[in-house]
Amino acid sequence: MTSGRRADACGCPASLPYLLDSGKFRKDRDASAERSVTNMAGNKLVLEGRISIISFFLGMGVVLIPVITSLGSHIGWVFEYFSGIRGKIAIAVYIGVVQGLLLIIYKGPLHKVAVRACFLGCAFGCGLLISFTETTWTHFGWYMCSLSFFHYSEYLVTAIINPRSLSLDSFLLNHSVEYTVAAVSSWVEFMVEKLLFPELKQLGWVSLLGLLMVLCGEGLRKSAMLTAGSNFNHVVQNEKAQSHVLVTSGVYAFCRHPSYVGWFYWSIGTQVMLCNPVCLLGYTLASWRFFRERIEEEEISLIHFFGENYLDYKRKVSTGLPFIPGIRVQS
Ligand SMILES: C[S@@+](CC[C@H](N)C(=O)[O-])C[C@H]1O[C@@H](n2cnc3c(N)ncnc32)[C@H](O)[C@@H]1O
Repeated sequence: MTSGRRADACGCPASLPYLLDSGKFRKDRDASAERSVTNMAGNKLVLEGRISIISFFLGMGVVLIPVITSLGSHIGWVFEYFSGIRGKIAIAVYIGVVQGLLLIIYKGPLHKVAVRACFLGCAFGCGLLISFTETTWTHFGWYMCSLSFFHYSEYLVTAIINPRSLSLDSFLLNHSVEYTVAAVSSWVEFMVEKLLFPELKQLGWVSLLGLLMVLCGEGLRKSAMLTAGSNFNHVVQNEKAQSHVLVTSGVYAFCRHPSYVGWFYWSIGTQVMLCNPVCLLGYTLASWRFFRERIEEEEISLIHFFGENYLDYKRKVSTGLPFIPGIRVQS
């Protein structure tokens, strides 16, 4: 296990992310991490990762319900039964059945992984359905897809690159009160403004710009995780692991903190997508301040770990975030 946890990538106290992480789960995870040592070499995904994929796709299967429904109008009365309000009931029943199935198949910690992945898969599937239905909720559907995919892929990519650090917290679903408040605020703003100024929520090109920001931000963050490999950890390390090496290639050659840059633009992109002016301002200020502090704190450790090599890298490559120079070092 890696040591020296300080705070997670969102600034939670180091103890908080481990609330969900039961001792039993940690034992299973360690066993799975042992298996993954060879797995990493052979590129085989750890058990938790594989279960999460199955569960995510099972959840996403919710998209098939309306497909069957729409086929129904051509095929016959059996399928027509599922249309309208019945279609929605069918979706609810599907989710219930899948969750019940997971409860039977997986026990204990694996079930906790499966439930979360399935929930995110359902949210992604429902987001797709909303996106492709001709209503005024299209952009909210995009948002649901963005949010659920972000959280699920954080877990999956961690399972691939650094299975030793994998835990339920790798979904980043429970990392801070501030994050939850920010998410709920954006939903509330969207609903209130949709009610009061419905035309504000129909600015197609603005939402499209938001979608582009989300896609680029997500792409950059996941590229950074895949490039850094086992050197990437959701929990910022303050003690150097033996295997920890300085990464300066790939996206790290363009900026020192690509995963933070990606997350920054992803998060404000979600608010552009929802056409939420208040949250757009709030998200921009809050995440800028957060990443400024996070980067300074992280760079103190990185200088401590890699000394002159990091200072040299720092001189050549910028942080990637506007007006954030990183830790100042007196020469
Ligand atoms: C959440 S990751 C963020 C990585 C980086 N700040 C970024 O935005 O891509 C935090 C962990 O990555 C490690 N880290 C950050 N930059 C690194 C680099 N260039 N090479 C190796 N490890 C790095 C830190 O030690 C820390 O434990």
